Amino acid sequence: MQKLVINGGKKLSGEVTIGGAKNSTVALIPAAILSNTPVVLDSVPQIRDVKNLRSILKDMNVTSEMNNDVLKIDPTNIQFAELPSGKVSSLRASYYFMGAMLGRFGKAVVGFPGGDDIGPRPIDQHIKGFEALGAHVENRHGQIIITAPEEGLKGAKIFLDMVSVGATINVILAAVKAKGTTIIENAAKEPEIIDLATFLNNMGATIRGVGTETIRIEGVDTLRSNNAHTIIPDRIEAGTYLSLAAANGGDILVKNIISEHLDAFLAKLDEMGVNLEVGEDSIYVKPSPNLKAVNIKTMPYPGFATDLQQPITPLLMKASGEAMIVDTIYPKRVKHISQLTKMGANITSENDLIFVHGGAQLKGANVSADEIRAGACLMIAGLLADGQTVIDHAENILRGYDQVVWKLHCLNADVKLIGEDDLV
Ligand SMILES: CC(=O)N[C@H]1[C@@H](OP(=O)(O)OP(=O)(O)OC[C@H]2O[C@@H](n3ccc(=O)[nH]c3=O)[C@H](O)[C@@H]2O)O[C@H](CO)[C@@H](O)[C@@H]1O
Ligand SMILES: C=C(OP(=O)(O)O)C(=O)O
Repeated sequence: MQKLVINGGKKLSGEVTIGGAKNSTVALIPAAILSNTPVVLDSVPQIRDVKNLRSILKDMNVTSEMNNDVLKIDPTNIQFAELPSGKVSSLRASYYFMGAMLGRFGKAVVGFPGGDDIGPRPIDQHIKGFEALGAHVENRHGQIIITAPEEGLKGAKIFLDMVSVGATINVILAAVKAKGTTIIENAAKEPEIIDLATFLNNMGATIRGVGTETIRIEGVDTLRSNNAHTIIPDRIEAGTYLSLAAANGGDILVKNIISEHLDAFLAKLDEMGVNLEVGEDSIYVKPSPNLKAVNIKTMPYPGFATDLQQPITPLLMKASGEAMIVDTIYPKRVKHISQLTKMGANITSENDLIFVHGGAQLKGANVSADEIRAGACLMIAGLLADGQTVIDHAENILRGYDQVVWKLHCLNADVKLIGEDDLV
């Protein structure tokens, strides 16, 4: 277990640069096995999810090498391997090996994915998609065994019952080399899906309509990578630092941002009265003394991201009045509430509604980061609180926050990680 020790209450200032998007990266790494040539990814975040995915690649005889933020993946000597639970359960995105292995080998044996404990996370739509393409899917004691027919996968029309990032990506990965045309209706529109499609299209795939609710894929025989792919900036990491900056009240510049990806989030900051200067690829947060409470409802992109409802909570605690949060994607995503209460926050949850009351002065406490964004929320709260906060299970934060201790030091924060491991 890792602990993040924070001596809070300091005014922060300076610059922080956002890394590549975790949710793109964790799809791009499995997607790399579809290539017949080595793949180079640029702007790769140094996070535990990347480390774990690289370890899974190794089990398939796929080599990878990381130098700073450049990751080279060589799948030319790939061998089929079963991926039982264990490593696979260390993260959610291991489920992308289902679609990618199906595309590469016509079969996949993958344990049930792990990831954040944020309520039920079924994968029925992924399975429905694979079956529509002709695959046979069996759940044998938690191992998902997926087999394409002898003649290979065949394009099909798939209507997703709900908007799902994971199912949309998994169907793309399986369909990109299937015979004929696949149409995904009610597809998710997240920027990370566009990033993945850009990567695949540059390797010879034909994927159209990504970013709309209808995606059309014409299957191709081979994919070959010719140039490095630069991963888009992480909009959730950006939102986390913007929330910290606004709540702390210091002068902070957040660099490497695509502000359009944060439209719903920035609209809420604006409504709250946060003083922002939005530049071409950066946002400067100025002191904002009179913050107002706002209500938040999380929705699929381009709505307010569920992954930002916890990171914005400490900022809501700085506003006057009561804010209400409804997380329509993960209504049970409330692991931060009991921990914030230990720090003196006035926050409650009832019937899947979260009520945040402004005005309480936070005090340092011993808390636990039971999932990534709960951890990010507690990290911000710890930086705002008087005294020392110790966050247990900080490994959940490191799962998706690139070089977080170093970045916080750049802002002059007093933080220390106990039990550091090598993420590269
Ligand atoms: C690695 C990654 O990119 N993770 C993101 C991805 O997770 P993930 O891809 O797992 O989330 P989905 O978009 O699939 O989930 C959206 C909703 O659909 C439900 N659902 C989904 C699939 C399915 O087969 N059946 C089903 O019922 C889920 O329980 C959830 O309520 O999108 C989430 C929603 O924006 C984000 O919080 C995660 O950070
Ligand atoms: C829920 C998240 O991640 P994952 O889907 O990888 O568990 C997240 O990034 O907030």
